[in-house]
Amino acid sequence: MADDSTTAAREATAETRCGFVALIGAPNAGKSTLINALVGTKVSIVSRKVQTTRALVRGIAMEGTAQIVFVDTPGIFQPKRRLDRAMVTTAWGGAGDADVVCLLVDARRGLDEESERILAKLPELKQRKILILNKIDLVERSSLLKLAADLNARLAFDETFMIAAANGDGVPHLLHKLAGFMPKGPWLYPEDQISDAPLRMLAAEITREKLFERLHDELPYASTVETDQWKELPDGSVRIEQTIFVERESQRKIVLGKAGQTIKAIGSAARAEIAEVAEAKVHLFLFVKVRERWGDDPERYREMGLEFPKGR
Ligand SMILES: Nc1nc2c(ncn2[C@@H]2O[C@H](COP(=O)(O)OP(=O)(O)OP(=O)(O)O)[C@@H](O)[C@H]2O)c(=O)[nH]1
Repeated sequence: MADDSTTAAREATAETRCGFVALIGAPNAGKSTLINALVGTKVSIVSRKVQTTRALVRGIAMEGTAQIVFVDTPGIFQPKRRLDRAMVTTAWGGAGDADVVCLLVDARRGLDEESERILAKLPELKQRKILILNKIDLVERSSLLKLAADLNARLAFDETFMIAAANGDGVPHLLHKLAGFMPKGPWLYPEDQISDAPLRMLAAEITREKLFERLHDELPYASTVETDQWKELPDGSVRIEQTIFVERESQRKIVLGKAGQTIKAIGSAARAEIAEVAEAKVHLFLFVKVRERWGDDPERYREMGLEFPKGR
């Protein structure tokens, strides 16, 4: 049996793998449940906000020497504004950049409209494509096999998995196979930061949501929030610093409000919700900064991991 030191030595010499998995599926297919099952505890709470979140990383799983980063592909909504267009470009771009693309289908629902739309687009992507039939606890084996055959007739998937994300059936096998598909390379996230990365993004998104709930008529859509600091304190609470970026001084005044009342209200609403998802007491510090016309600055999009929508 290996003792700790030989285990550590083996890990240090073992080749690490790291890659991205784009998980695509109609609403309610079970993406959140699956990410929960694959990733485990803390990171998975990100999934609760899936409909509003713009954070692209949904969870990070570790399996052996592999780090698997699950990226979100936001719904293919009709994009009007530049930031929305960037999101959609990035949604498919994100899938395009991923090492593996997984289509998750609710086995009981079968092929619904949303899955149809996704299926029609999938051939454009060059990567390994995996079909995951979920909720197999709800269907007869015969109809499951028929669905798998029908879908594979529409598109030749590289692999088909049948799972029940809710009870974990088939999930370890899926995780193991996904790990094997990851390219060799260093981990993108240090192991001790894994749980924070999506939370930081989620916390920023929550504050952004509160900002727009209050000021949607007065603020340009391009205003953003970034989490600058996420620090767990010895008493178990978390100190979070965020910056709200607006484009003009006049907007900064609106966000602050009279005697700072607006920002205070936004902060307390955001703090309550962040505390809920972080499952910890939260100290939230908000700053408002003017960053002129950042909405048209390609560099900002890159920093957010978004693609600048050219010429549209
Ligand atoms: N019976 C059964 N139910 C499941 C399974 N996986 C997920 N569900 C349920 O399906 C519903 C939708 O699951 P979610 O994980 O929220 O689906 P989602 O795809 O993330 O949905 P959005 O967040 O809307 O995109 C929930 O009520 C889950 O409990 C499964 O394996 N079996």
